[in-house]
Amino acid sequence: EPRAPPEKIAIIGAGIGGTSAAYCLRQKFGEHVKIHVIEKGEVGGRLATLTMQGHEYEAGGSIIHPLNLHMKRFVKDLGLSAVQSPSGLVGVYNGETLVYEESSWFIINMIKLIWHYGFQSLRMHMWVEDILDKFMRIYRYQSHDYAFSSVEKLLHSLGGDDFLALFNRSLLETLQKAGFSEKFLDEIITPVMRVNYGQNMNINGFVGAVSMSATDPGLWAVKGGNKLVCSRLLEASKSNLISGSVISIEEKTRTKQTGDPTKMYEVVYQTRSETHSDFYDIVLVATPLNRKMSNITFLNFDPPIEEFHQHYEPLVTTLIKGQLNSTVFSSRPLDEFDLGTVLTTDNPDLFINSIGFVSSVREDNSPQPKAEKAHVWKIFSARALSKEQILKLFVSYDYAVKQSWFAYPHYTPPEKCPSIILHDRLYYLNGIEFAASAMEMSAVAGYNSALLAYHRWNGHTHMIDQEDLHERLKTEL
Ligand SMILES: Cc1cc2nc3c(=O)[nH]c(=O)nc-3n(C[C@H](O)[C@H](O)[C@H](O)COP(=O)(O)OP(=O)(O)OC[C@H]3O[C@@H](n4cnc5c(N)ncnc54)[C@H](O)[C@@H]3O)c2cc1C
Ligand SMILES: CC(C)=CCC/C(C)=C/CC/C(C)=C/CSC[C@H](N)C(=O)O
Repeated sequence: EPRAPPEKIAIIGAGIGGTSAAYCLRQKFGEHVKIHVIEKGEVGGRLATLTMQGHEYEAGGSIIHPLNLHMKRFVKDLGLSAVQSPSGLVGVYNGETLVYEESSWFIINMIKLIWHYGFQSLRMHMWVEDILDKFMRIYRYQSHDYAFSSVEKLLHSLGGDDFLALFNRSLLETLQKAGFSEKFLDEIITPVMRVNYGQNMNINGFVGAVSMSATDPGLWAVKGGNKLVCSRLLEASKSNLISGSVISIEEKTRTKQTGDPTKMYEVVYQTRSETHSDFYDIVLVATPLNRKMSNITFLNFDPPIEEFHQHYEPLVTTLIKGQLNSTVFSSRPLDEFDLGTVLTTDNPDLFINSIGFVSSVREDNSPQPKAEKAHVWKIFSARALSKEQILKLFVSYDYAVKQSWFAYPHYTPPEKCPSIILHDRLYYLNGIEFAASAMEMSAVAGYNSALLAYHRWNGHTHMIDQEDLHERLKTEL
């Protein structure tokens, strides 16, 4: 006799992780289960826009890799469309001068790269491609409904011990061992880690490779804003969105209509004026668990559920409409400055991680910025910029808006990813961010937790933590 589906499931957090889990849970458990998604802020979470003069710009998760297949499928299935992300010329500034500058001519670029760094750029590309190829095995596993009970087991199934080694060592150690030069690491790799993760080469090698893949061609975004994926997933999963902040979760025994005593989770949440509670068969926590970001207390669990103290990096996104003071970066005349993005090296005197020209969420790949004109620029910095700092970067500016984040984990390998199974039917998605934080990673985690919850509910142990899936699925269509 197949087990009856659960009556009610709660998902805490309506970011891409929580909403993709809702979508998958609906597909697996069918139409009768009630799915409540409890969100304390806006649907989308770290996928959010800032508005300037009536135009919206991505302020959080912005770019999507062409091989991020969950995001790609969501856009297709949910009736959304994609726009190409701006791909302007990139320069690297070390606090004194531009140590590297891209050219708009492919062949000149190649010659420049080889001149400065030999064939390291090509080797780096091959290294990232190999990791990405293995990462893509997850789509095959998930399309066959396989699930993993820990992030380490998931990584191991993708790339074996090599992937775990990558996750447990710093990017610096991995790339030094592979023979990359200090100059290449300082001038090319570190600036990419700074723009993407606000950190240096001490992050783990896996997130380093994910970050490098964000320099591939063909990056895209969702027309109208990436957060639309989350609201559409919620609609498509027929979930009930509750605006409230969850404060505690406790397991209690309840008597269901059948008369049977059943263990359920009581989820207590606060709306603007009141405290509510409701009982659920299964709970998925789809937000980083720490006091600053979610502040959820697990009451009376025996043994107690571990406290998560992992630190997330503070980061500020500032959008400025103005005329860039290109002389900060280059002595060339204003009308000859044609960079669309300036990355920075790891110099403590620099007050920005990066500055890049951006288009609104409705525009497709806008033309190259012209230094003598006002454009919208996005700046990432560890702290909010002062007026003096803004005036150093811009000849003049009309508007400035900002958003502060606890953006991504502070990566300190070797580290242990938080558990996915916190308790019998209580799951945690965001541990995957300690391998790498990106929209697609949260979508992978959302699917994995939903499949795990489904198989554990039904006792399908043969669908969990299977070894050698890559070999075994080779013969499956
Ligand atoms: C500035 C920035 C730039 C980025 N750029 C990219 C990029 O270009 N490409 C990319 O792939 N990724 C990027 N990322 C990373 C990506 O945005 C995240 O990895 C992803 O959005 C995380 O999704 P999530 O659903 O796991 O978490 P979140 O989006 O954080 O969702 C968690 C949700 O839970 C809610 N919540 C928290 N506590 C509670 C509570 N107690 N009760 C109820 N609700 C609660 C929060 O309000 C939030 O909405 C970027 C992130 C930032 C900050
Ligand atoms: C998960 C895999 C395999 C690939 C994802 C690659 C990707 C798109 C990573 C993005 C990483 C990230 C956190 C970027 C933040 S900054 C993005 C951008 N430079 C901006 O200006 O907003």
